[in-house]
Amino acid sequence: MTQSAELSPYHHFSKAEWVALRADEPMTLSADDVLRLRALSDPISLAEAEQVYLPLARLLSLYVEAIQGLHRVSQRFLNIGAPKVPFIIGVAGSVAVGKSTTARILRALLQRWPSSPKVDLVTTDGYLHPNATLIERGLMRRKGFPESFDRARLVAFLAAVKSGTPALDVPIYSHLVYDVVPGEHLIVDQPDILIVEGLNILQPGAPGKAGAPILYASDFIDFSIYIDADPGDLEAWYLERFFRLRETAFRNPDSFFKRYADMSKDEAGKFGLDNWRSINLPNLMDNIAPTRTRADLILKKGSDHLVADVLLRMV
Ligand SMILES: Nc1ncnc2c1ncn2[C@@H]1O[C@H](COP(=O)(O)OP(=O)(O)O)[C@@H](O)[C@H]1O
Ligand SMILES: CC(C)(COP(=O)(O)O)[C@@H](O)C(=O)NCCC(=O)O
Repeated sequence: MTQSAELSPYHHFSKAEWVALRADEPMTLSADDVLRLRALSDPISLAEAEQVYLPLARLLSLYVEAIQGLHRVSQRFLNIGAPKVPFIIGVAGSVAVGKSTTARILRALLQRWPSSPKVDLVTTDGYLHPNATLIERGLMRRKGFPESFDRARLVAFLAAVKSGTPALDVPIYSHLVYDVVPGEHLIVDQPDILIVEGLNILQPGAPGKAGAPILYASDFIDFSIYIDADPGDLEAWYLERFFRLRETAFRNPDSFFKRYADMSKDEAGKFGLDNWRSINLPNLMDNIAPTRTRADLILKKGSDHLVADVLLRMV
């Protein structure tokens, strides 16, 4: 374990040092579970899940215990019985970095703790403005940028979960139709743990009316994870996934990207690269990467998609 740089709040762990921190955290996933949970084009294996996510699950169990202890102490001090306060974990990072795999693997591991906690998972893409609004505001080529989300609604949801509100509706986004699905939602009902995954969760909320405070989604997050990778690797992973989707999801007649399945590979590839370079890369550089140092934990991936370094915030 080394201090990563002078004055850095992070401790740096090599992969080998991080793996050793698993201690006696049991492996409750099988190779089949990992295959089922991983996202398209993510080559995560059972060994990687064990090496990276078991030490993380152990760390999280200690955090959950400590935070619950803190709530008990506050309740005793105030002499009140308050509703159950969920522990919220945030997973941030670029498009195509593998946030969804991390979130799903973590969810499966935490659900299998001996206390069988109720673990819900929400992706922030449901809080994108619908395409009709994005078109009206000239934002269709800014999907994923801060202004493309209804940030006030996302923060209001997190505040409501934290205050123990039952049966909250969460909007759903479909990658297939490339839009929020009208009338469909997921219900989040007082989970013990909530995992929130999205590229925007460490960004500030939208400024409200003049003089109103700007709320951060991260104000409601107990532990945040930023998945990091070099932009060159991310471009390669995005394109690799784009070509896989061209062979699969884009062939669906309902796919927003169906036109890419109908063109030649070279022609479609030009559009894929343009989507990366004119939307997702500028968003990464301007709005996502600058939030990395707000995370409690940074998982840095190498070009083989495997986590090579771990940085844990100590202060
Ligand atoms: N056009 C698409 N059609 C179908 N699925 C998609 C499309 N784009 C992304 N996905 C899937 O959506 C999920 C989220 O992708 P993304 O936002 O890039 O985050 P990440 O790669 O970090 O999980 C992934 O499982 C990805 O495979
Ligand atoms: C839906 C997304 C903005 C990701 O949002 P998130 O789930 O991280 O909140 C992204 O996957 C996306 O569709 N970006 C638009 C550019 C593109 O088509 O690649």
